[in-house]
Formats: sequence, structure tokens, C-alpha cells
Amino acid sequence: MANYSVRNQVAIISLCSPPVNALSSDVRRGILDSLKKAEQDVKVAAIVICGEGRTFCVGADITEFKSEFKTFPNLFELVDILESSPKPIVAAIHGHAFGGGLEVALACHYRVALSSAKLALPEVKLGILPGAGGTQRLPRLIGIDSSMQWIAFGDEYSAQIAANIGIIDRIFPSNADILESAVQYAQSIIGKSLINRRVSKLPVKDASKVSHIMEKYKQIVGKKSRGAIAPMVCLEAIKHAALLPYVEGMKKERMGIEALMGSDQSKSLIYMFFAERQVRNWTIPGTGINSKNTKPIKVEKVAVIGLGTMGRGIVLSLLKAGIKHVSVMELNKTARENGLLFIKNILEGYAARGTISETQKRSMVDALKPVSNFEMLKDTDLVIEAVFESMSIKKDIFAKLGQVCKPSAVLATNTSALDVDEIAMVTPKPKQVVGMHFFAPAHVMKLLENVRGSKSSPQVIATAMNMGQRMGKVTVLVGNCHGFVGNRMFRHYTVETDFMLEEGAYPEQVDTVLKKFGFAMGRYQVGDLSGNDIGYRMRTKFEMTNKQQPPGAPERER
Ligand SMILES: CCCCCCCC/C=C\C=C\CC(=O)SCCNC(=O)CCNC(=O)[C@H](O)C(C)(C)COP(=O)(O)OP(=O)(O)OC[C@H]1O[C@@H](n2cnc3c(N)ncnc32)[C@H](O)[C@@H]1OP(=O)(O)O
Repeated sequence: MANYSVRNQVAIISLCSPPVNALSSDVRRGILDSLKKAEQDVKVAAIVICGEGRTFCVGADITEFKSEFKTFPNLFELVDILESSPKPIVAAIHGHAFGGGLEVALACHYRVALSSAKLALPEVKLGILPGAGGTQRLPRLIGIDSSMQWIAFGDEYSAQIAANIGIIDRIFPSNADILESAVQYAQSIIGKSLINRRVSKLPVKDASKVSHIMEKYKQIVGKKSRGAIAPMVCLEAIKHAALLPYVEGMKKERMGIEALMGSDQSKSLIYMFFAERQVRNWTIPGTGINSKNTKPIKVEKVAVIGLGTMGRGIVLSLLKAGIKHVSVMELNKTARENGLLFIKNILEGYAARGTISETQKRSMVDALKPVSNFEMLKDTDLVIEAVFESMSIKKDIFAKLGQVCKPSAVLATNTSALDVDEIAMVTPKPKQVVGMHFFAPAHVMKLLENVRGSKSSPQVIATAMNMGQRMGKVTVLVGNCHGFVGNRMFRHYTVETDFMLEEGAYPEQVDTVLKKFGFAMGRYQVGDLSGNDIGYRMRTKFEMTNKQQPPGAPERER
């Protein structure tokens, strides 16, 4: 679980737990045993900790969360043992140094990284806090302000940003051999004093400003992470780094993680973490066909038909995924102009905020290819139709696509409830048709529900799934039934909130409570965004509005 070797006075402890070197109890034990060997070997003058395979270390092994705390060395014990080593330890980071992985690196005396490496303390996204000294060591290295930013939101940062603020001591080019570079670096620091290299012994630079900074982040967290408990507990723990000696601060951190670990919020977030990964392994029930044995079609040219709310978001998602040729077809002139303006404005906003560079923005704008007739789509690899939710309009479009598109083109409909098979049947090759149900706003929402028609070919399904993943979506394969899965779930939620209106609540009151609970938008805001007419049409088509009831009859009687 950790391999040990010695090269020119430098001991190498390499984490070996594929695929991501999570810190299972065996890995922690392996690190400790190797460290003892290195400390006892008189020929060893420095130590490098690195990760084998694609990454340094992604943190604690989440699958062990129920049991790991009793096994020695625990992660918070291991980091203190590492830091107190009399021989200098260099963390050699490539891939990811996340969570406990970064905490191990912070306990080392030096940190070097490839420029392509990513660093983060993302525990807050699992509803917990960095419980191996992260809330106490990071502030001593980069200050309270930056630590609150890193820990309360859990975002990842590039090695270069980490170097700029003092986490990383030396950056190597992304194509360098990280181990070789780290060993050379370790040789260069042999004999140097470790007095200023033990992070837990350093003072917190902006400690005197802690109250002010704390207030600032409480406000931001209150808005950005409404309803979440962990971010506030993270802030509290970091505050203690400024107010208390390291050992006392660690006790507070421990209290924080004990309060959060096993909470309903944490359990849900951990469930979500694994569920999001599990859906990548899709399967067609009863056929043996699955993500492992089916290859997607190569997609370079994509077209989106319709530039309304959904079409615009889909185009943006494709551009963000790096698709270099996105044809957009909107026959209505005003809708086309408004849609293109909307897309360009959003890209401008990304560039202004630094989410993308100016060069990336220009290349995204260049990738946009407005087209005015169906013939222009003849060499497109994937067409995503995102027009009005009307079966007759969609059938009309698919009949035309069936005539003009090349036989291998994947034809996707962004319907939220209509029968994908009925749409597919108007084309000469129904096996090329699949549903790709995005959620509004499509460039923001992470869920994509791909709908498997009864005729959709495995390769077509694989292509839609692959495209979803390229767009960074949590892409779920579902069957073809009314409302698919997302809207069938959403329906129960809307029915309950509608009952509340009938019982006297106003839409804005319902929305306010939901937002306070943590929802990004209230249920009625969502209705306004997607269009209440869509739900109305769906209900009418399926005769869920009981014609015997007079207009205005209560929902529960319909
Ligand atoms: C009761 C009180 C006790 C008090 C004492 C507590 C002491 C605790 C001390 C310390 C606590 C530390 C907390 C942590 O470190 S929590 C973990 C923090 N790290 C993370 O959250 C990182 C999670 N991983 C990711 O975000 C991604 O995997 C990423 C690193 C970005 C890589 O992404 P990608 O390349 O897309 O790879 P996958 O996500 O597909 O992952 C590949 C497979 O690896 C599995 N995986 C990933 N991370 C972990 C992990 N931390 N633990 C276990 N398994 C992990 C993932 O599920 C994939 O598996 P599969 O292929 O089977 O789907």
C-alpha cells in the first residue's frame, strides 16, 4: 500500500493504492512503516512522499468512513508524526492533492508539484471538514482569509495558484518526471534547518483580523451555501487557528469533525458522491450491453436546433466542453439574435470573471456557426433538437433531419416528457435517435437525463452518455416513459407545494422557505424559468387535468 526505496540518500515512500491513492488504513500504516525505516536508516538524509499512478493522493478513503477512526495511525495522528520527523520530508505532487492528501502534504516540510497538479480541501462538499489538521495548518501557511476561501467552499486550485500563495515551494513543468524532480529537490535541502518548515509551529499572519474576516465569510457562506452546516463549522475551526495554540486548535477541529461526521447532510453528500460516479457505469437492462463494452461515435461537429432558454444553455455547455464546431439553427430572427447575444454575453461574463481566458472566449465565439437551413447540417455528427415542447413540431424537425443528416449522425431530442420512440419513428433510422433531457439553465445545471428509446442503438446511447460527460454533466441513462425520471420525481414536489398554495400560502412564501432550506431556486421560480405552460401542456396531453372539474378546481381533486 506504500512502497519503499532509497535513491542517493533520499528515501522514497510511494503511495500505491489504485486508482487514486486514497488514504485507507493500509496506506496510512504503509506510510508510517516506511517513515520508521527511513528514520532508522543512517544512509537516508531526506524523504520524498509521492503517489504511484495517475495521482498523488485524493484524501481519506471515503469508503472507510464508518470504521477507519479506530485504526492506528489515524490520519490526524499520522500528520503529526510526519511533521515531527527529524529528517526533511518533501511531498511530490502530481495529479491531485485533495483533502487528507493535501493535509499529508501540509505536514511535510516541503511541497513540490507539477504545474498540472490540482490542490483542494474539498471535505465541505462531503459535509465534513478537513480533520487532519487542515483547518489549523493551512491558515499558518496562507492566512485566515485565503484558508476560509479554500476550506469553506472546497474548490480546487492549480499548483501555480497554490505556489503564488505559499503552499507549493517549487513548480516543475507538467511534462517533468515528478519523482526524479522531487528527489533532486530533496537532495538540495539536505542539512538545512527544519525550524521554519514545520507548519504547525508557524504564526498565523493575519490572526489580528480574524473577527473581521470571519464576518465577511459568514455573510458569503450564508448566501452561497444556504442551509449547509459544514461551511460554518469550517469557518469556526479556522477561526480557532488564529485564536489558539496549534494543539488547542486541533481539539476544536476534532470537535468540528465529530459533530459533522455521520450527520444527515454528510451522509447524503457522500451518497451523492458515489451515486454520481455509479451512473457513469450505465447498462441496458437484460442485454449485457454497457458502458464498458460500447464505444461512442466520434463527435466533432454538433448542431443545436432552437435558441430558446434550453437551446442557449445547451450551446453554452457544448462550447464549454471544447466542441469546436457548434451549428445553431433558429429560424425566428428575433429569437436567433437574442439567443446569440445571450450566449456571447455569458461568454463575456466568464472571461471578465477569469473563468475562461480571452483566447478561450474568442475560440468559443468562433466555434458558433449560425445556419439557416437543414441541408447545412448534413455533415453534423450530433444534432440536439431543443425547440418548443410540441410533438408535431418535433416530428416535423426529425423527419427533415432524417432526410438530410448522414446515416451515422446521432439525432437527439431535448424533450422533457414526450415519447422518444414516437419522435424516432418519423426518421428512416430510429436507432440513431435518443433523448437528451437537459435542465434549465442548461449551462448551469449539472444533471443530464439521457433517454433510451426502444430502438436507440448502443453506440448512439454511448455517444449521448459520452457527450454528457464531456460537458461535465452528471449524466444518467433512463428509460422512455412519461416524464422520464427527473420530472416524475419533480412532480411529487410540485404537487406538495401546490397543496400549500391551496392551503393559503403565497408562491413567494413557499419559495422563501425552500431557498432558506438550501434549494438554489424556489419551486415557483423554477416554474417561471422553465415556463409554466410546459407543465400545463404535459398535463393536458395526458389528460391529467380532469375535464369534469371546473377551471380553478383544487389540484388534489384533479
Ligand atoms: C467520528 C469522528 C471521527 C473523528 C476523526 C476523523 C479523522 C478524519 C481525518 C481526516 C479526514 C479527511 C477527510 C478527507 O480527506 S475526505 C476526502 C476528501 N477528498 C475528496 O473529497 C476527493 C474525492 N474525489 C474526487 O473529488 C475525485 O475523485 C477527483 C480527485 C477530482 C478525481 O476525479 P476523477 O479523475 O474523475 O476520478 P473519479 O472521481 O472517477 O474517481 C476514481 C475512482 O476513485 C474513487 N474515489 C475517488 N476519491 C475517493 C476517496 N477519497 N475515497 C475512496 N474512493 C475514492 C471514485 O469513487 C472512483 O471509483 P470508481 O471508479 O469505482 O467509480
